[in-house]
Amino acid sequence: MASDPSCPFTNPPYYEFPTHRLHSTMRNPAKQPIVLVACGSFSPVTYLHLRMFEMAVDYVRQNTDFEIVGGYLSPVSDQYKKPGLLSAHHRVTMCTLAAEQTSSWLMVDPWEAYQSYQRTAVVLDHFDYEINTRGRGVTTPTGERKHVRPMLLAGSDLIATMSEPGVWSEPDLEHILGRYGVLIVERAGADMDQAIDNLSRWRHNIHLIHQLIQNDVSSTKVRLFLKRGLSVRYLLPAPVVDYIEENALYVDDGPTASASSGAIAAEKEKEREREREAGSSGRGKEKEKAAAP
Ligand SMILES: Nc1ncnc2c1ncn2[C@@H]1O[C@H](COP(=O)(O)OP(=O)(O)OP(=O)(O)O)[C@@H](O)[C@H]1O
Ligand SMILES: NC(=O)c1ccc[n+]([C@@H]2O[C@H](COP(=O)(O)O)[C@@H](O)[C@H]2O)c1
Repeated sequence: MASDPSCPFTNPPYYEFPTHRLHSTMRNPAKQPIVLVACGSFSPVTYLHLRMFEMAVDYVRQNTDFEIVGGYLSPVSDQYKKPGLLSAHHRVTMCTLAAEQTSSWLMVDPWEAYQSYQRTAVVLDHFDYEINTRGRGVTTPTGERKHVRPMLLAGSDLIATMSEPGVWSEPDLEHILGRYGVLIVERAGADMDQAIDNLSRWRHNIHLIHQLIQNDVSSTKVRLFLKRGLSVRYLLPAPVVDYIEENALYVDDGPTASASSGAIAAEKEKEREREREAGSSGRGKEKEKAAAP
């Protein structure tokens, strides 16, 4: 892992925060600048993942005083270990093909993908740091600097897990929903109102986006199609389909599991890693003590 003493986060080796499509100047200085961050497996990325951003653009324009200055897909670490999760390298490549070749504004941040599992609260802090602390926010047409708010963009199934015991800690929910906020896209099978029932304390920071055209494409279904040798063309961007075919991906996929099981397993794995590290540094100290005169 790269270690920059001024950076409070651990960065993967050779990591650079992508800013090539991030607006540095706002169009309307009266608005509040935000950046959309979609965290997920993206195994593989589908048109629905990309549609979420476009739905958010329409929602923001019609219902809020926000101005979107950037949009990021943030694929989760391999340590998330959700069944069907292809290696970070393939997932980041597919997201990059989708973002660069089908959109004019989306970017892929490989920060969490290429390291140990990072909780979503930490991911949003990382965006806050890169854009506002290192990047010093955005400027208005009159040269004033403004702080950009990273906001989570997620489907209602992910938000529903926020009411499942043990998946999200209370301080993390306070951090994500109280400090940053979330835009929730309706997802078939996950009732939005029910999903946010237990989150009413942060209602002012929760924005619900209804799907006017129902579309329930999911990565799970795409993987299932691929495993059965069925076509997935027009469910995913063409360059992603080509990449999957060229690399014979998802021909042998494992069973499915929920988002919650992945997060809990990843946290446990990290805990074990910390214990191992603490154990070995403790043993190191004992050795040092023993070697001391
Ligand atoms: N059809 C959809 N409608 C609304 N939101 C979606 C849809 N598909 C994915 N999302 C959202 O996109 C984000 C990332 O999704 P993720 O990569 O987990 O895709 P997925 O299709 O749910 O994956 P899997 O099928 O592997 O569980 C999550 O917030 C998820 O809720
Ligand atoms: N406690 C947490 O921070 C927490 C819990 C559950 C899921 N998540 C995130 O939500 C996303 C879930 O993705 P999937 O829907 O693909 O499982 C991942 O990015 C994961 O890191 C975070």
